[in-house]
Amino acid sequence: MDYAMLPTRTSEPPNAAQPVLRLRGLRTQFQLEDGVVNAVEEVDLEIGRGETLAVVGESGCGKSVMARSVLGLVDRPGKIMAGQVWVPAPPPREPGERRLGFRARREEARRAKVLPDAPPGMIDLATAEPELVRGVRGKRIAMVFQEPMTSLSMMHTIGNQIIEAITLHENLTKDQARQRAIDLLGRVGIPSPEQRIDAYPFQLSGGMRQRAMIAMALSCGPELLIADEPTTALDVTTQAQILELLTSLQDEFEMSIMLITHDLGVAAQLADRVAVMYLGRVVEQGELRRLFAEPRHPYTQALLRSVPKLGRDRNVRLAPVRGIVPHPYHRPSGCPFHDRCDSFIPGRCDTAPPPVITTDDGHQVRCVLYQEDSDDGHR
Ligand SMILES: Nc1ncnc2c1ncn2[C@@H]1O[C@H](COP(=O)(O)OP(=O)(O)OP(=O)(O)O)[C@@H](O)[C@H]1O
Repeated sequence: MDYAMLPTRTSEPPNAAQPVLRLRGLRTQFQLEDGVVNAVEEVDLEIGRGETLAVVGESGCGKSVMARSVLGLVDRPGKIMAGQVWVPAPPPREPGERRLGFRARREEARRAKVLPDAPPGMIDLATAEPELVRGVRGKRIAMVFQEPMTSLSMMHTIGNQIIEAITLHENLTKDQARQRAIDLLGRVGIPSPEQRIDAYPFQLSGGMRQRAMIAMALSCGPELLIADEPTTALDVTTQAQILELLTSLQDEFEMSIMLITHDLGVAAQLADRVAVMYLGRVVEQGELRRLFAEPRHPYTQALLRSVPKLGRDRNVRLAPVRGIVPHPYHRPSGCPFHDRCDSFIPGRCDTAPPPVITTDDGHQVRCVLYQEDSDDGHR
């Protein structure tokens, strides 16, 4: 295998401590005929270099819309209404690399100089020119989905699709791109990649298609891989293989991962940190072990009670989270979880949104139960 052919970062990170993604106050809405769906509300998140952040929560809590908002891929009529999506500014272009248009360059320069609240060396994708966003999407931040056919076309061989992804962002000849595609397919565990490169997606099993999609996502050596329920559609054995693959590729490519999952077991296997979402908001986030050992938000506690634990007495019944996620048009006032919460305080939890309480170790929880413990609650 020719290692020189594999994707490499185009630049050293300007600052190793700089996150690969920082969301601030992100709000994404769907304005529909019958009402407004606040799919993502005031989300603050950060992913460090090489870190895996799992975003968990029940169906409809806004995980996918949040992830898609990062890359400007929200389905219409969804729209980012507020907030910033900070990513490291692209490195200076290399000779021969596809150039940005005049408007995008002007915009880049304007942002680099003018935005007073911009973290140093970062740009806001939420307001960047579409051309700049396209330059980041696929190359620096890549996304894989639950259903590979979301990204793979039935009409083209997997090889041609990976080659196109490579040549869109990098100045390689078709032969070089093909060689890289073969290397990548081998890396993700596809046997006989020299032959399989010419297969159409429908000629591959579900697990192999998922591997091919991961190969395509890795084709330009992204800094951040967003994986939206990447194993949900797969059988348990293939699921385990894909998770193992993601872990080994993360080490090899030194990339960060945002893993969207409703499966706390999957989060436990892969994540360094976990963010728990409920009705569009992050209600708790912190380091994996801490969050699993000492969940603070009543929603996190309820989620964890609903999953089996190794060694737990077989006679102990698992308790599903009480009630159901409310209809998006009928969001409860105050804390959106109050009508399902065992610790509900009438007159308090149903009046104002709870503040974010941050502890010394950076653990955050949005719940009034912890308000007295801390003087540094905000919002
Ligand atoms: N295209 C759309 N049009 C209207 N509403 C949408 C659209 N896509 C998502 N939503 C709404 O946005 C909210 C968040 O959905 P989202 O798909 O992000 O949830 P999720 O946590 O990822 O759940 P799942 O795992 O089921 O995808 C939901 O209320 C959903 O109905």
